[in-house]
Amino acid sequence: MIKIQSITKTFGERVVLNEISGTFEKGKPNLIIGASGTGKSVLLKSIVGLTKPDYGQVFYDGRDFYGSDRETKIEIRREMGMLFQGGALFDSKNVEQNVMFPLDVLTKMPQEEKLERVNFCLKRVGLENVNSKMPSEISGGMKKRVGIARAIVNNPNYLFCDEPNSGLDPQTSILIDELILDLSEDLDITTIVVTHDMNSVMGIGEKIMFLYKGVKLWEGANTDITHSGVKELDDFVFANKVMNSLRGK
Ligand SMILES: Nc1ncnc2c1ncn2[C@@H]1O[C@H](COP(=O)(O)OP(=O)(O)OP(=O)(O)O)[C@@H](O)[C@H]1O
Repeated sequence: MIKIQSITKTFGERVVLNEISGTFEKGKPNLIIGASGTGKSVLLKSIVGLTKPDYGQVFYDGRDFYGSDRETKIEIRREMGMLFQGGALFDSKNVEQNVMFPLDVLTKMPQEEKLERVNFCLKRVGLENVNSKMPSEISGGMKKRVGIARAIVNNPNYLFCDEPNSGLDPQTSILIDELILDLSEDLDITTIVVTHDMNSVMGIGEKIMFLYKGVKLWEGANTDITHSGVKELDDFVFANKVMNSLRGK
């Protein structure tokens, strides 16, 4: 479980995150949703330690990330897997080398064991016999799968996904969402997904935090999202035409 407390971040005069607190549970995807520019990515970066909040705390299974010494921070970092916007694969490395990269950097595992682990993860995300393909030779959905395989290769306790569906068609998006859901459950990891995709919200949003202009306005499950009573959340949810057509029913 990840717990955050009073996370606050300003850029100049602008308060981008205002006292955000909450918990992200183990064994499921926890969604952070909200309109563009509302602070989702800055919150994710604050949680993983890429952007230091002005104040506030992040607890990884009880370990205070910002309050801990260098060794503990490194230990927590080793337990993280990340899927960033756009997949961010190394263009000059093939699929196998991309997935193996965290093992090369973070472990002293023998080559044979690394290859076994890479193949296990590629199989787990539904990719086989593509080890020698270059990123330019595979589809957007496959790139995401490679990115996910790379994110789980080091057996993380925590998985972070920033807009995992960006640039994908709706059908492929659903498959990627289902993969993230399955992996979170099977591997029993705490997964945080930043998204503004209502399909993801309705598909895998068992636990959701809604941000609006840097403030947490609501949290709950997708089953309750259409009757939250929060106007800003309604505006976000029903901005989508399909969702809006359901509103009258
Ligand atoms: N390094 C930075 N310096 C100054 N302002 C920043 C910086 N990073 C983010 N911001 C501002 O913080 C606000 C929140 O940005 P953030 O990227 O978290 O939004 P978001 O909700 O993830 O949006 P999107 O869905 O478009 O990715 C934006 O107004 C952005 O311009």
